[in-house]
Amino acid sequence: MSITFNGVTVEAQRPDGTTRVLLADVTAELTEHRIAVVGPNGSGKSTLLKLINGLMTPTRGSVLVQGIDVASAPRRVRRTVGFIFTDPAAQLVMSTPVDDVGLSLRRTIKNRAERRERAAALLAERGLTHVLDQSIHDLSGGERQLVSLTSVLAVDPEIIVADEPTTLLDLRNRNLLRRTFASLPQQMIISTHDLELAATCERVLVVEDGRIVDDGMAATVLPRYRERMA
Ligand SMILES: Nc1ncnc2c1ncn2[C@@H]1O[C@H](COP(=O)(O)OP(=O)(O)OP(=O)(O)O)[C@@H](O)[C@H]1O
Repeated sequence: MSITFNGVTVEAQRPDGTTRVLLADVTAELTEHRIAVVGPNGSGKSTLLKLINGLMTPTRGSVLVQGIDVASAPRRVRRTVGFIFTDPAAQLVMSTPVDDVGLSLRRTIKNRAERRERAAALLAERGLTHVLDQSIHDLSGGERQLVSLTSVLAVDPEIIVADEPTTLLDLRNRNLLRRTFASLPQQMIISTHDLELAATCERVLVVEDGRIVDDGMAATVLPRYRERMA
């Protein structure tokens, strides 16, 4: 598994025509199984993550996923990289869990009944049998995030990018999601303010003002980050 940032700069135009730098010349090779990205609000964490599956593109430099330039093959990369948003409502498009997971399976299973059966089995693996046909709106935040994860996993991604996935969850659901993430075989890049989640990762990147200002093992970087933010 490898994600490479080669001198990546992302700029955005302000309404007054001036340029704002969201990421400045970021170079990094991400090969670890679990990588957390931490940093203050507005530091550039989401921007960094969105570059990995082409939701944003670099103004300069390049991002490679398994050696493939995201800008030149965005559809292929999106099949490799699953993206989990902070608010699952942003990605749940169908009205029930079984239909939402079924939608993800549409490419691989053409038969409707078979698709439903497979979607139900995947939801059961996540302990969601009791909500198969419940309205998405009536699910708890934790259940919604797990349905969202099930839909992403249904297309069998090699890498999962999660943008503050536990921010909206209570402590019990945070713990549940942490345990679920820990059990997944995919490489994961997780931006988070949840330092307990960051502590479960092998490597932590600290982003500030669009730059990586610290990078290393969680046990080394997180105490320094807590001090920085104090
Ligand atoms: N498309 C855009 N155009 C202009 N500015 C943007 C755009 N996207 C993000 N920004 C700005 O870039 C900065 C970095 O945003 P980003 O979402 O990457 O931060 P973040 O570290 O994820 O923050 P948070 O922890 O609050 O989610 C923010 O100030 C944001 O307002």
